Amino acid sequence: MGLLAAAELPEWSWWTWRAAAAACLVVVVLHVAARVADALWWRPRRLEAHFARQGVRGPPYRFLLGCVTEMVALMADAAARPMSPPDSHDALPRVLAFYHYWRKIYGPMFLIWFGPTPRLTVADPELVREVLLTRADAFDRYEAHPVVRQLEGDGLVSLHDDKWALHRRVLTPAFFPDNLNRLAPHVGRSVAALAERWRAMAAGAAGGEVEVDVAEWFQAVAQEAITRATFGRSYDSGRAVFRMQARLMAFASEAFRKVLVPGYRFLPTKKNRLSWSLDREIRRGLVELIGHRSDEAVDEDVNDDKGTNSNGFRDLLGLMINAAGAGEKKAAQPAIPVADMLEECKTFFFAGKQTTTNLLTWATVLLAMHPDWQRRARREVLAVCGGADELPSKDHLPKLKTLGMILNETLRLYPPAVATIRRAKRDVVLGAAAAAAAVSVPRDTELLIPIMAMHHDAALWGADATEFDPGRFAGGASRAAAHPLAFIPFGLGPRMCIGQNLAILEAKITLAVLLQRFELKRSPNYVHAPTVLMLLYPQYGAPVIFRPISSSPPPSD
Ligand code: HEM
Repeated sequence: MGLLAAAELPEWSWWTWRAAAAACLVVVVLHVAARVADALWWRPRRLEAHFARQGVRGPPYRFLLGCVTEMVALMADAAARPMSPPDSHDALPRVLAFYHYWRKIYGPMFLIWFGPTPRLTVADPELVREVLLTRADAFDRYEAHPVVRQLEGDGLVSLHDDKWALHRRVLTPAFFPDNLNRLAPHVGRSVAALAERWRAMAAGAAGGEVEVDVAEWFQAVAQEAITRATFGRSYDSGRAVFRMQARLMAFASEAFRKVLVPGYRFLPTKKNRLSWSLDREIRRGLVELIGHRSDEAVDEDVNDDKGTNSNGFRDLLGLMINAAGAGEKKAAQPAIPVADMLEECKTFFFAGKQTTTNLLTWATVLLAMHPDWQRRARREVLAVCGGADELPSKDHLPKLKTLGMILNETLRLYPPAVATIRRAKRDVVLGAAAAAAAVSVPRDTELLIPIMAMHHDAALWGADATEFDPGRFAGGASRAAAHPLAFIPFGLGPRMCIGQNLAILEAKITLAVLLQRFELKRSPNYVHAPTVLMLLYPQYGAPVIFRPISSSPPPSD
């Protein structure tokens, strides 16, 4: 039968073959064009209609660009305007300008378009609980842009599934409070050294006080702490590597500003070539360091199988090196390959340094803006830790309640991470428990959780939501607002910040050391202008005046 059919086939001329091939090509081209048109036009329109039927609307989708043009314009316009009034803490309209603007038109849950990708805003704490905590398995962390990944590293922040679970399990012991407490004396000494430099600068200056840009100077404090947390007793070699990493990050954040120039990061510009060579140096340095540590672990048994140093401190690198495949000893293939350890070091450097620097910066600026709270905090520090001759210790930290409240209020009004994003791995119905408010979210929709908007929401925090009042945290963070999850500066659920205990330890010690030694004053050069570039920054820096307390008695109430 098959042979007969073949014999009966007509003999095609060259022209017939050509016509058939052209027809096939046309079909393929039409198919691809239909797919592209569907992805760039029909699918967005279908999704718009899907959400509109559920009462969720938003700015209209525009071909290819979505609403990126309007968003960029709203953000640029906000960044060009001063705060009004100048010292107001009502920073949301400036920082998340597009969210503030569209929320007024469409309500707290609306749909925006990042190109053809739909992004739904979710700011209701009950729905946020579902996305980040109770149904976290249905959502994935969002894939950051490659330029951002270059900054963040391909570590814990961006890992998924089993690999993420392994890394999280291995690294978590480094952040147990008893382990972090071992860092307290190092942090205290590094801030005291900084304070000594400022005191010397003030002594040589007219008026006996000094103005410093704390946004710049605090980087050194945060870098020191994360270097110790990562490398432990290999601190000196680690410090050299992280210094190069700091330079690399300065170049990478410049590239981040040019993120809209496609392929910019591949161009062999002078700075890009320097970045590539720094990157190679960093990798070489880290590989060498890991090699030394692995050899030591085998030869001298200085680390036990829990990654503990001989001095009792569990550093991140030691934990990764010692995470030999399930229960095996040192010579076994490590469960975390060297290439992945390198990425983790990069991730921790970024996540641990910038976020904490921002917290320290905003807390110091707020203390300078609110002398009444500064005096209360100083009284507490002097009573608990003693004067400038004493360094605050781990035992003092839980007793610094007022300082804890001030840090919470800082994280509420100026959260370093202003938002987080998730992507639905499958079709999900959110809010099913309250059927009237349920929203069906199709697979691949991104969800934007505007942390800062939740923190500034008058419905959750009361009419004084944009006032600085640390007293609202007197009964604890979960009782400060109308909903226990209204305050989420470190996120929520399984992907909650692993480094939050370290950040709070650093912040409490740093502020305690400074309050023991200085009166903090608002500088006439400070322009209050919070803005976002990945994290929340003071747009024009954060100059603060430090007046040594011994040169004039501490201001009385
Ligand atoms: C004030 C300081 C900090 C703030 C406000 C902050 C904020 C956050 C937030 C909001 C998340 C969750 C993101 C999400 O769910 O999408 C997060 C995750 C993370 N943070 Fe922090 N962070 C701070 C300090 C630190 C420090 C000091 C470290 C490291 C030592 C660190 C390392 C990380 C890592 C590795 C993750 C990813 C965790 C995972 O996905 O398993 N952070 N942080």
